[in-house]
Amino acid sequence: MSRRLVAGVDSSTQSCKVVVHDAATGELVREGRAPHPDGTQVSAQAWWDAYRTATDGGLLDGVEAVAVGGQQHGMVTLGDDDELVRDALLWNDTRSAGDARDLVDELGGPQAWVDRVGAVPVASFTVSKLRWLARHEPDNAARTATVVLPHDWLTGRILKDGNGFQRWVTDRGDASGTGYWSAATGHYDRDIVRLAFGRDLHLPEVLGPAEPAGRTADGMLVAAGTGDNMGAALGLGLRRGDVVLSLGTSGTVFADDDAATGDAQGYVAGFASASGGRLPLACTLNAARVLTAGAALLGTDLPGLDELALQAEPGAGGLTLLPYLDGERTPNLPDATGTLSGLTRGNATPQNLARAHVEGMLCNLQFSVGALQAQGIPVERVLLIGGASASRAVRELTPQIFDVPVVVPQPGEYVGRGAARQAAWALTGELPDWPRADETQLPAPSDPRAGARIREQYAARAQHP
Ligand SMILES: Nc1ncnc2c1ncn2[C@@H]1O[C@H](COP(=O)(O)OP(=O)(O)O)[C@@H](O)[C@H]1O
Ligand SMILES: O=C(CO)[C@@H](O)[C@H](O)COP(=O)(O)O
Repeated sequence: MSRRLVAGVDSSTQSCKVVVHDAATGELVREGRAPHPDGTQVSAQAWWDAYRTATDGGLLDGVEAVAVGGQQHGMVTLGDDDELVRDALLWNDTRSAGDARDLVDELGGPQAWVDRVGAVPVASFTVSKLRWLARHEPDNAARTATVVLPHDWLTGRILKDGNGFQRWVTDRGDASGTGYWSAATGHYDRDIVRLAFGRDLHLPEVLGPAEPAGRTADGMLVAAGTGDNMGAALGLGLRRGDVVLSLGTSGTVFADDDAATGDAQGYVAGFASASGGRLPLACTLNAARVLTAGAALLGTDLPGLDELALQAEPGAGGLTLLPYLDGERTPNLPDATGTLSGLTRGNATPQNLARAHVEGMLCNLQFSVGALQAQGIPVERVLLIGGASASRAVRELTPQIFDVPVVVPQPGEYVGRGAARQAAWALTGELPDWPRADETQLPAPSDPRAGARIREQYAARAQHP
């Protein structure tokens, strides 16, 4: 019997990656990729162009079902005829920070938001972007009939191309990042939409985990899709006690846990997973690109940065980088910039500067793991994924700074794999039991006390609102 093929798309901040898997075994058959434009506002059309380039040359030949995992939270505004009203504002665009603060106050404070939608909005959330649009671009706001998320738009675009589009849809996972859908009730909170935007909007229908979005004219099933972090959770097949540390454009830490978290401090968002449960998650704006910036500062490349960082002592001779290069979301410091502190004539070396970039980026995320723990999420081991998980320095320093066993799943596109697994679920009606990826456990640090010293040095200088 010939095998059945499914595809998963990771339409994330920097690129579009498409993987084709065997629906029954999960074996990777082939893959394609294409870059996305830089910037924190982007025409959604660029995601379609990248998807077409990534799938060019017959990548989807014989594929029976596809699903899209996409960067969360972005606001895609559509007019009456579904035309794009303006460029999408992405999750890492901080112009709506003041709008988020206003909305928090107007609803009655952080706890009111946790009670209504499971999370306290920051600039990243779609709800804050809605308020920004209503306040700053009234003409575009007036033209906006429908608001969808990046993965919803690409899902609809695939169906439109194949003449199978019926309606805009999303899934629980991505809907939970809007700030106007509650994982607890399973419904949109229309009063919050009206509070943010001044009137109601047409919003995508929220599908269940295995519910298809439609079929293209040539018969390819299109599944609901999800947010990229929810896709990664499905692709990794997480167990209780597993916490993912994803180092892409964003840094995220999350767990697949049924517990309904409620963090009124706003560090952990109570998102939904793609499989019907919950996905408590904390996200930083600064991760892999802190290393790129450090390499540029030192006039080297990423392997060069690793080499230098690994020549320095833990603590970088007292040098600390607060890595808020793009502002920050966790902690919520949207207007912050990076700060290098503790610089002396004695520690001013390229090696210490390189190490401070890696330590600062990781310490910032280690704080988020603490926030997950404070919500009662067990942290027995950390699974390191995302582009910067390839960094030698990251691999050596993560076990030290996080002080828990750290494993690296074999290199792969886990968001795409999770989306493909969802596509197989929609196709066959059953979530396939694909084997977990082989894992490499990273060596424990040779000096077990060094991690605590690095964390203390960082914490003494970090600013938390
Ligand atoms: N060896 C490496 N060391 C450090 N960073 C790396 C390495 N390889 C890739 N990256 C970084 O990973 C990032 C892309 O990761 P990815 O998870 O695909 O991001 P996203 O999903 O946000 O688009 C880029 O910023 C790239 O510089
Ligand atoms: O905003 C979040 C999570 O809440 C980000 O994780 C985005 O979903 C973008 O992800 P990457 O492009 O960095 O994978």
